[in-house]
Parts: sequence; structure tokens; C-alpha cells
Amino acid sequence: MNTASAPETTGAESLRARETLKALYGYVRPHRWPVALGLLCALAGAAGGLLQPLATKTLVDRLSSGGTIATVLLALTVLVLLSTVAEAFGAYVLERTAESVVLAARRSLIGRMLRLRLPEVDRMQPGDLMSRVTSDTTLLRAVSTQAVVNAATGAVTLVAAVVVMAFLDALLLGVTLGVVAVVGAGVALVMPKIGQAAERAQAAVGDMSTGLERAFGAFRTVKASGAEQRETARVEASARRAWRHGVRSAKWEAVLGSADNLAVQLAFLAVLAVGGARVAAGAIPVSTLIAFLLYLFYLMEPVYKLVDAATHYQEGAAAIARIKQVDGLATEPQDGHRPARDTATDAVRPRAASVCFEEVSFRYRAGLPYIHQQVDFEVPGGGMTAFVGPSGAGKSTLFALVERFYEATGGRVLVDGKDVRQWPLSELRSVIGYVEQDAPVLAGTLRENLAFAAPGALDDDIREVLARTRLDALVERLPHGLDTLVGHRGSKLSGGERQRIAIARALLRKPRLLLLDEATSQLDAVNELAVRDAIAAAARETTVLVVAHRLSTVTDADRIVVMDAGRVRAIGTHEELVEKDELYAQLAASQLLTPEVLPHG
Ligand SMILES: Nc1ncnc2c1ncn2[C@@H]1O[C@H](COP(=O)(O)OP(=O)(O)OP(=O)(O)O)[C@@H](O)[C@H]1O
Repeated sequence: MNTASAPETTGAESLRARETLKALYGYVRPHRWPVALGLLCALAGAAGGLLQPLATKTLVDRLSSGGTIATVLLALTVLVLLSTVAEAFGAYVLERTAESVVLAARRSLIGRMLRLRLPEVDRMQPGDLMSRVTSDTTLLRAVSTQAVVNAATGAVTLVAAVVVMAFLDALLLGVTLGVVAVVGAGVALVMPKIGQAAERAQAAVGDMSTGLERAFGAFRTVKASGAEQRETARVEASARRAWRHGVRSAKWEAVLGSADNLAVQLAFLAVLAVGGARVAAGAIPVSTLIAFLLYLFYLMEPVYKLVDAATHYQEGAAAIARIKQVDGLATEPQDGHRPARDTATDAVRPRAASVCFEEVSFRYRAGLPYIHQQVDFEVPGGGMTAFVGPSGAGKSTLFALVERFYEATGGRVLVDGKDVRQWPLSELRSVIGYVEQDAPVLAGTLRENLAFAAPGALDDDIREVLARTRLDALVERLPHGLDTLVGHRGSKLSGGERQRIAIARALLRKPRLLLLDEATSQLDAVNELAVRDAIAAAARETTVLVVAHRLSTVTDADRIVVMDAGRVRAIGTHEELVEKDELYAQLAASQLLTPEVLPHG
């Protein structure tokens, strides 16, 4: 058997339990006073219940001795009313606090999500990450408040009832505890199964979100590929898995739910038998047996509360484990710099930034092949530098290293002569305008999209940039102008419009370094010419780096860097490279720029 790993597993589990309790305490701590108030109300309600059997005993005793019962009845009524009000108020305070706990957990998760490092997001599924915010946090609701209070009131009232029962008759108490202990042992065995099922159900909910996110992310492709049914089946499979584990958890919860009842019923029978014999023998009066039996049923409540608390703890522990997993993911450093520079109102004209790669090697993760090896080039401030080369050569990855989405495995990337790792991250990014390959547009209005990277942009600046990127005609055409909604991922716009919006967004930032990754690939000839003019104008005051497949768009560049298989092959102007670099000459020839250099033969 697997004896060697057994102690290790147990150790890890007990550590997990400690961590879970610590995390739980972390969630409850800021709300300790409302939780204490809820607890107090619950205890007041429970105390009312605890006194009821004693009052009943007094009532029976008075009846048997021919005394009046009006005062006792009145006291009983007041007791019932007060304990009901206390319980209701306590329940409200706790529910309110539970919502606050969920909010706090969500805020902390949301705050973390968008600061995650790119490599972490690469290896996680966005849908699963989202379900931790939307679904897992809801499981904290019960465990952080109701379960805490149930555990406390359950334990206190259980002890109080046991003490009173001990005074009534120690032997009967012994019988009761014996039965409860046997059932309790069974409960302890079942408990971890609920936690396990809950964790698997939550993971399946995460998979479900991932499946839906995947399908909506390529909605048109899904439809065009006739893949609706397959994708539906995929998501449904996760939904069924969540159902299966949910049902498994429900099964064990039902077993537990009946356990408290079973314990009390069995104890009732045992007490009835033993107690009956004791009454018959004259060892105890009948009123004591009645009071004891009433306490026995009263025990049901604290036992139920304890079982309920333990069940919620198991579910909550599963959610906490998934939430804490996000806490374990690496985030980008936060520095004091303003996240987005209000460049629109900057009085000082920004300086063009230089870029230098020094012997840079890079791979996305240990174990994966190297994308860059010994990449070495220098781009002075200003002008336009183009990166060309076959697909997969590592051109876009260069930009990812400049933005410090990923960090070089070896060598240094310098912006303005300073290693990007020495720059405060938000300051580094605030000097860069970046148009990524797919030119994403976000759901919202056109204005929001344009001002996304420069929230303080003035209307005049927006107008100027719109004209430079030839978007002014589009804005006039749109029903609500700049305030028109562009749809999910800009679905209501054409590909070329989306690209021009992405370029306008980057220009509006007035960057010192502009990174354009295949930014004009979807533009028609007229728009492309206009946008190229806008980029050329930007290159007079900014350093512009472009990745381009169509060489026609970069022949005017001040320098062209030819990349191949993660290395720099050659650097020069178009004319120089046509002369000196075979790969570039072939690329140029295949794009009909220089038919005379087509390979001979
Ligand atoms: N996040 C990532 N994780 C792992 N590998 C990646 C990741 N992004 C890109 N790659 C791999 O890195 C290599 C270089 O990609 P990159 O996007 O830099 O190439 P490129 O020269 O810009 O290509 P293209 O011209 O087709 O856009 C590719 O082989 C790609 O599969």
C-alpha cells in the first residue's frame, strides 16, 4: 500500500485545515462586532428556548399540587416572543454581514485579477478565474457568519442543556450521550466527503464558465463551423459534472441532516426505557422524566446547528481553497506612479524614448523552447523602426518584453537606457502607446475606447486624432457620434475601423514610444495611406516600432530589423537589406517590390 505517502498527505490536509481556519478568521475579523451581535441575539433566542422546559416542569408541578399557572403561562408567552424577536434581528444582522464578507472577498479578488502577471493568466482559464469571483465567493456567505454563530450557539446551548440534564438525572444523561457519541462518530466519517464533493462541483462550475467564455469568444466561428451542438455538449458536460458532485454532496448532507434526528430519536427511546424503569422504581418523579425528555428534544436544535455549521464549513473550505489559489498567483508590482498618465494635459512635450535589446534570450516558460536567442539591437529616440520576418519569428514577443508583460530570461531590455525591470512598471507603461495584434476594442462607447489609455484627453485632442486616423467620417455617420455603443469587442465595427480606433487610442496617449503590431493590416488602401501619414507624423516626435508583414508599409522606415527563428538576421534600410540580406530580398521579391531580386533559377 501507499504507506510512504500517507503521513505526507495527512500533514498537508491538517495544514490546509489550519490555513482554511486562518483564512476564515481573516474574512470574519473585520466584521467581528456584527457577528458578535448576531451571536448575542442567537444566544438570547436559545436561552429563551432553554428555559421553556423548566417553565413547563414548574407548570406541571403546580398543576399536580393544585397551584395557579397564570403567571407561569404569561412568563412563557413573553419568553417565546422575546426569543423570536431576538432570533429574527440576529438573523438579519448576520445575513447583512454575510453579504459584506462576500463583497470584501470579491473586491479583493477583482483587485487581484487585473494585476495578475501575463504568464499566470496564460496558464489559467479566464472562465475559471471568473467563476471564483462570481460563484465561489457566494459559498463564503454561510460559512463566515451563520456557520460561526451556529457553531458557537450550538456548542453553548448543548453544554447548557447537558448541565441542566446532569442535574435532572446523571444516569439518563449518560444514556443520552452514549447514543449521541455513536451517531457522532458516523457523522465525522461522512463530513470530509461533503468537502470533496463541494470542491469538485465548484471546479466543474469553473469549467462551465471556461466553456462558455471560449464559445462566446469566437461566437461567429462557432456558428460558421456548425459547432453549436459540440460546444453546447462540452459546456453541458461540465454542468452535468457540477450536478453530479452537487447531488453527491446533497446525498451526504441528507445523511447528516437525518443523523441529528436519528441521534435524538434513539436517545429518546433509550431514555424512555431507562427513565420509565426509574420512575416505576421511584428513583425519579415523573416530572423529571418529562423535563428530561423535553431537553432531549431541545438538544436537537444545538446538534442540528453543529452539524449545519460543519456542513457549511466543508463547502466553505472548498471555496476558500479555490479563492486562496488566486491569492497564490503572482501579480505585477504596484508602484506609486499614476497608472495612466494624463498626457493630454502634459505641459512638457514628451521626449522620444530609445529602446535597446542587449543579448536578450527569452522563453515563455521553463521547458518550452526559446523564442529569442541573443537578440541584440538598438533603436535611438525618434523615427520609425520596423520588424519583419516569418510568422513565429518572435516579433510580437519583442513588444511584450518592452511592455514587461514577460521578463527576459537572459540579457537586458532597456528603455531610455534604463533596464525595464528598474522602471516603476506603471511609469514604464505610461510612456508607451501599444496597439496589439488583434486591435481589441472594448464594449462601451467609442469615446470610452478612444480615451481608454488617456482618460483625461481633451475633446480637441480627440477630434485631432479622429481626423488623423480618418475616423471623423465614421463618427459623423454613427447615430450617437462618439457616444455610440460599439458592442462586445467592438462587434458593431468593421475590422479596419477597430484597427483605426486602436491606433487613435494609442496616439491619444501621446506616447514617447509607440508599438504597433500589425496595426494597419486590415485597412483599405486609402485609409492605410492616411494612417501611415499619421504614423509618420508621430515618428517625428516619438519612437515608433512597427511589426509588419506587408513590406510595402515599412519601406520608408528609418531602419528595418529582420528577425528569423528568434534571432536578428540583419538591420538596415530597405535598400540596404535588399542588397545584403537574402531572406529580406526574398520577402521583398515575393511581395513584388523588387522583381529584379527574385532568386535566380
Ligand atoms: N503566451 C505564449 N505562451 C507560449 N508560447 C507563445 C506565447 N505567445 C507566443 N508564443 C509562441 O512564441 C513564438 C513567437 O511568437 P510571436 O507572436 O512573437 O511571433 P511573431 O513573429 O510575432 O509571429 P506573427 O508574425 O505570426 O505574428 C510562436 O512560436 C508562438 O507560438
